[in-house]
Amino acid sequence: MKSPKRICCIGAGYVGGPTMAMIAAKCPDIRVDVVDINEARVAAWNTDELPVYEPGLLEVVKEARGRNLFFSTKTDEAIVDADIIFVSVGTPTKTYGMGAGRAADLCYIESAARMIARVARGPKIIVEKSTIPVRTAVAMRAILSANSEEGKFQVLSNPEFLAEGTAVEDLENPDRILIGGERTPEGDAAVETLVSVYNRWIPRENILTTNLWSSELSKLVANAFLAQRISSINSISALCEATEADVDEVARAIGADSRIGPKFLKASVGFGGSCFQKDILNLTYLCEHFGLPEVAAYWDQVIKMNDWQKSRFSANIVQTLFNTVRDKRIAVWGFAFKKDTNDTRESAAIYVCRDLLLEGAQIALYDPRVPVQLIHQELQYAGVSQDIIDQQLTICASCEEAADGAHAVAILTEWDEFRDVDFEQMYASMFKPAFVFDGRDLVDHSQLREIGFEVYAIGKG
Ligand SMILES: NC(=O)C1=CN([C@@H]2O[C@H](COP(=O)(O)OP(=O)(O)OC[C@H]3O[C@@H](n4cnc5c(N)ncnc54)[C@H](O)[C@@H]3O)[C@@H](O)[C@H]2O)C=CC1
Ligand SMILES: O=C(O)[C@H]1O[C@H](OP(=O)(O)OP(=O)(O)OC[C@H]2O[C@@H](n3ccc(=O)[nH]c3=O)[C@H](O)[C@@H]2O)[C@H](O)[C@@H](O)[C@@H]1O
Repeated sequence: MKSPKRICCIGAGYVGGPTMAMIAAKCPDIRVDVVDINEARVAAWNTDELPVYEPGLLEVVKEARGRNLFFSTKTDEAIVDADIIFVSVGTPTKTYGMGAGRAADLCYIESAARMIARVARGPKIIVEKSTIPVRTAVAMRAILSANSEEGKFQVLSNPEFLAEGTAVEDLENPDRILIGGERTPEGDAAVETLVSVYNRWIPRENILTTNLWSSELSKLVANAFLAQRISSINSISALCEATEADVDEVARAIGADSRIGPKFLKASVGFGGSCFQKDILNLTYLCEHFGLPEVAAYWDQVIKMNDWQKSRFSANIVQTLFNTVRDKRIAVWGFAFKKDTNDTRESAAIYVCRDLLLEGAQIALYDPRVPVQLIHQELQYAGVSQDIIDQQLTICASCEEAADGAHAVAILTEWDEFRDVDFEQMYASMFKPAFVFDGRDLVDHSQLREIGFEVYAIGKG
C-alpha cells in the first residue's frame, strides 16, 4: 500500500477545519490543503481568530499551519495533486422542492464532486466526511466517473463523530473511527490507505471498517440514538415536574444500570446544534422513501418531543410571570446551542427568545461567544421582524448587566461562568418577585431560593 503524500479537504467548516488540523498535526509528512469557496472563512483560518471557537484548536492549528497545513481558496490546485480528497461541505435540510423541510440538500456535495471530476488527474480516494443519506456514494461515483476522463476514483465513507466544544479531544481520542468502502480489492486497498492515516495516532482496534452503506447509515443512526436519549429524558422531566421527582436523580438511578449508561441523560430546554434535527429528518425521509412509514413516525417523535420541550419552557415563563411578559425585561443567559462553542444553529435559545419577543418581552441577552449579527440573523430566520429586534432586544456585555432591572433570568446555555455570578447582588438589582428559569439545571437552586428568588428548573418538582 502506497502511503498518501497529499490530502485535500473541500470545506473549511466546523468539521473540515478541525479534522484536517488534527490529521496535519499527527502526520507531519503529509501535506494537508483545506479549501473553501468562502474567502472570509479561509482568511480567518489563516489568523489567530479562527472562524470556529473550540478549546485547544488554535494550538493544534498553529502546530501545523504553514508547515504541512494550508488553508486556501485555490480548490483546483489542491485537488489536482491530492491522493485523498475529503468532502466536508454542508448537507443542510432542503428548504425547497421535493422533500423540503426533511431531505438533505445535496447540492454542495454534487458541486464538490463535479469540481473533483473536472480537475482530478490519476487515481484518487474520495472520502465522504459530510453526513449524507445512505447510498449517496452511488451518486458520487456516477458524477465522478461520468465527468472525468482521466480520474480513477474510490469513494469511501468516513463520517465524523466529533461534538462541538470538545472537538479537539474527540479528534485526538475518538471512541472509534468508521470507514466504509466498496467490498472489492480496490475498495479494500483504499480503505487500508485511509486506515493507515488514522492509525498514526488511533489504535487499529478502534478503527472500524464496514461496507459503504453501513457506514453511511451508521452516522444518521448514531445521531438519532443520541437525540432520542435526550428527548426521552426530557419527556420524563415533564413528569418529574408533575410528581416532585427530580430528573437528575432519575437519570443517575437509571444511568447506573450499565445497560443504559450515564451519558446523554441531562435534561435540558431542548437539544440544538446543526445535526440532530437535520439528521433525524433525513432518516425519516429515507424511511418513507423506502416504504417504512412506521419507522419514520417512530423517529419523528424525537423531534416533536424536542419542539414541545422548547415551547413548554417559554410558555412556562409567560404563565409564571402572571400570564404577561409584555414590556417586561427578561435576561437571557446564553444563545449558543451548548457551552464552549460560538455555534447557534438550531439552538433552543432561538425559539425561546422568539416566543418571548412575540409576546412583547424586552430581552436583555448575554452570551460570551456569539456575535451580535449572528443573534439577529438567527432570530430573523426564525420569523422575528427587524422592527421587533430593534425595539425589544438588547445585547449585554455580562450576566449582571442583562439581569439589572429584569423580572426574570432564563438560563439557556450551560456556560460555566454563569455559575460564578454574585446572585445576592443580582437579586438586589432585579424586580421582585425575581424569577430564575434554569433551562440547564446549572445553578444552585437552594442557594437562590434562600436569597429570595423564585426558581423554576427543568425536571424539578
Ligand atoms: N458541525 C458538526 O459538529 C458536525 C458536522 N458534521 C457534518 O459535516 C458536514 C459539514 O458540517 P460543518 O463543517 O458543520 O458545515 P459548515 O457549514 O461549517 O462548513 C461547510 C463548508 O463547506 C464550504 N463549501 C460548500 N461547497 C463548497 C465547494 N463546492 N467548494 C469548497 N467549499 C465548499 C462552505 O463554504 C462551508 O465553509 C455536514 O454534513 C455535517 O452534517 C458531522 C459531524 C459533526
Ligand atoms: O453530527 C454531529 O453534528 C454531531 O452531533 C452531536 O454533537 P453536537 O451537536 O456538536 O453536540 P452534543 O454534545 O451532542 O449536543 C447536542 C445538543 O444536545 C444537548 N444535550 C446533550 C446531552 C445531554 O445529555 N442533554 C442535552 O440536552 C446539548 O446541550 C446540545 O444542545 C453528536 O454528539 C456528535 O457525535 C456528532 O458528530
